[in-house]
Amino acid sequence: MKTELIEIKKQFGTFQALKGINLTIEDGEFVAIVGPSGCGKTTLLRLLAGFETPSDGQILMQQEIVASKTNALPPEKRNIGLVFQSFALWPHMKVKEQVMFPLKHHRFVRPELKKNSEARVTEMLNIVGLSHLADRMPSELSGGQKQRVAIARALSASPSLLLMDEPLSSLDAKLRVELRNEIQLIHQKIKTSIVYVTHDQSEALAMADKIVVMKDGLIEQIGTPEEIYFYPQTEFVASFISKANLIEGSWNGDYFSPSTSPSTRWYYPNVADSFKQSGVCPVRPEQLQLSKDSDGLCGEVKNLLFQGREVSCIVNVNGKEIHFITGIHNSLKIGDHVTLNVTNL
Ligand SMILES: Nc1ncnc2c1ncn2[C@@H]1O[C@H](COP(=O)(O)OP(=O)(O)OP(=O)(O)O)[C@@H](O)[C@H]1O
Repeated sequence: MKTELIEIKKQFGTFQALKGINLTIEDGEFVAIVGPSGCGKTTLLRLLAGFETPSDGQILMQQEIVASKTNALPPEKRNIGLVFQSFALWPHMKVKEQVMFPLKHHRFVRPELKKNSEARVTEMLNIVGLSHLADRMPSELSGGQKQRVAIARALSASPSLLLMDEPLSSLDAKLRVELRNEIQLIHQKIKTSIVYVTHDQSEALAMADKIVVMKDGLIEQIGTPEEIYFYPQTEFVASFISKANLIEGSWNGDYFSPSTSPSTRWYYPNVADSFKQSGVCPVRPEQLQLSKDSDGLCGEVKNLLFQGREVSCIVNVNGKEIHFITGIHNSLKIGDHVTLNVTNL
């Protein structure tokens, strides 16, 4: 189902949580919404679900207006599935009953799904790998298993749009990666449109077809994971998504010279105009390399964080912290004086 948000605004008293959001979620698309705490991600999801009414603007689903400031369809009249951070399973229902519930009670269930509801429950439990736990109660499940049930339940009635709000954030790191893969596989199989809110940029980069970066109630940038990562349009996106170092200096065409080392010239093509205008180069930690040249960013190693395959280093360059990644074979020590340059781009 195609969903469109047109100039959506949301006011809570005097506070404007959303300031004019324009976004299209194409049929079958996986859209991740990322941004710092309080930027309006959950509010946007709640508007899509029908738990909130916009103060202005329109939401269209299949070209029909489902929400405007004067009228909004309630959640049960929208063909959507929901998965939240907390598992929100009904404590008195077995796993298979949780997954059956939408098939019995949702108004959009296709007749063939309703007719073969037992088979549909089995299919969904298979997809999330829980067939062997169909008769368990929620209290007898681990966190990861509960969230799988919540996903199976949200998808059993085959909604046209699945809304997920930080669905993996209460799970440990290993389970998060495991379920992330599963959600991707389910999406490939089922092809429902998904809007997925997350704090975790790596989750968004790994899973989404399209990433929406929000800040202060507005969209900063919309793009594919590659576009957002390699071609950030603003300083905010560069530092939020790829933890880029925002190095000050001057541009000459596609060449950049850091202000702490004007004789250095880095070839840095395809950077957004906004960086050229503000005299900033967004350099990601993995683009910087230790260099034997006298030119470059010169500074003192302040901290070293061993991360298994690599070491994450912080260098003080003229009072500013610069982050870079180096191999574990580089026997750097805190206090070493180093020179850094941008590597091949
Ligand atoms: N019902 C409400 N009444 C008043 N203010 C609200 C209400 N709901 C949200 N807000 C405010 O709107 C802003 C956006 O909130 P929202 O929950 O959408 O942010 P978020 O990006 O999802 O944040 P987080 O990542 O911390 O969950 C916040 O400043 C929040 O305090």
